[in-house]
Amino acid sequence: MGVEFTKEDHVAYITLNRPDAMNSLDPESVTKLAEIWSEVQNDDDIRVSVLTGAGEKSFCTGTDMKKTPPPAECMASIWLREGQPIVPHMKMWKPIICAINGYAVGGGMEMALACDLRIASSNAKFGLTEVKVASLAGLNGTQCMPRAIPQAVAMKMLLTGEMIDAKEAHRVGLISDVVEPGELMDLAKKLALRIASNAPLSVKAAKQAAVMGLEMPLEHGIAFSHLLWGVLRDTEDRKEGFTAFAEKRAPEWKGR
Ligand SMILES: CC(C)(COP(=O)(O)OP(=O)(O)OC[C@H]1O[C@@H](n2cnc3c(N)ncnc32)[C@H](O)[C@@H]1OP(=O)(O)O)[C@@H](O)C(=O)NCCC(=O)NCCSC(=O)/C(=C/c1ccccc1)CC(=O)O
Repeated sequence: MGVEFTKEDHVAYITLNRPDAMNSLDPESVTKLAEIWSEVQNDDDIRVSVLTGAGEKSFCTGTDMKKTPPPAECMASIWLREGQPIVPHMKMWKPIICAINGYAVGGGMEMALACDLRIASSNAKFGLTEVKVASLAGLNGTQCMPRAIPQAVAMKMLLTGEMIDAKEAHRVGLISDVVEPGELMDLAKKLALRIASNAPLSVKAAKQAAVMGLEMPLEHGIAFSHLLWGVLRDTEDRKEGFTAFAEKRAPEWKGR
């Protein structure tokens, strides 16, 4: 199967599973991913996701350039009907952790950029290589890379199409952690469980405030986050969080 999906302890695990093709995205995988992200978004039992690739060589190398047929429809009709593929489906306030287990290239790099946390194995490599195949990092790469890392490094990546290794990616802040390949999923799970143990509405609000706030002047961002705090103030979970603290017990979240 092109994409595997399991869930456990409020965590969704999504694995791109075409290691022989470097987990590149063939049309079936793109469709499957869209279905999975929709399920993640609508399933209240899921609080956080881990996106990774099968094997130890590649997270994802973007579009499967051998299996993707020429478009059947012009871009305008697709765009005006449903927007871009892949990344909009990842637009949700539940956090997504990307566990980058090898190459994160082209659309694979762009999916990683659409995630909230990026962790990688020491053999990972990162690149927006689309210019090498006469295309463009048109999902989000041209916009998100310069926002994620220093502009000079982002421009070098975008214009040369060259890759950087995990050490450099860590140095420039593209990823938060680098571990040995065998330790990657343990770290992803640990982080996911840590997030899932927090109050689900608070986690979503923190992401919303941070992501939307990035596009606002500071004062507006602070006002917006204060409003979000107000939205959370009267939730059952906030009462439960304070009570559990006072009673020295673990809280039981209801997500309301
Ligand atoms: C990543 C590599 C440098 C690895 O090289 P290596 O030598 O280690 O391994 P290979 O022998 O090259 O790969 C093994 C096997 O996998 C096949 N493979 C790898 N990547 C792809 C791919 N993207 N599509 C199809 N097949 C792939 C490879 O052919 C081998 O198969 P075999 O010969 O054994 O049958 C190297 O693999 C590499 O450079 N890969 C290509 C990376 C790349 O250029 N990615 C960009 C693709 S374009 C894209 O992602 C776009 C995204 C997008 C943008 C906007 C909107 C939608 C999508 C642009 C677009 O679609 O236009």
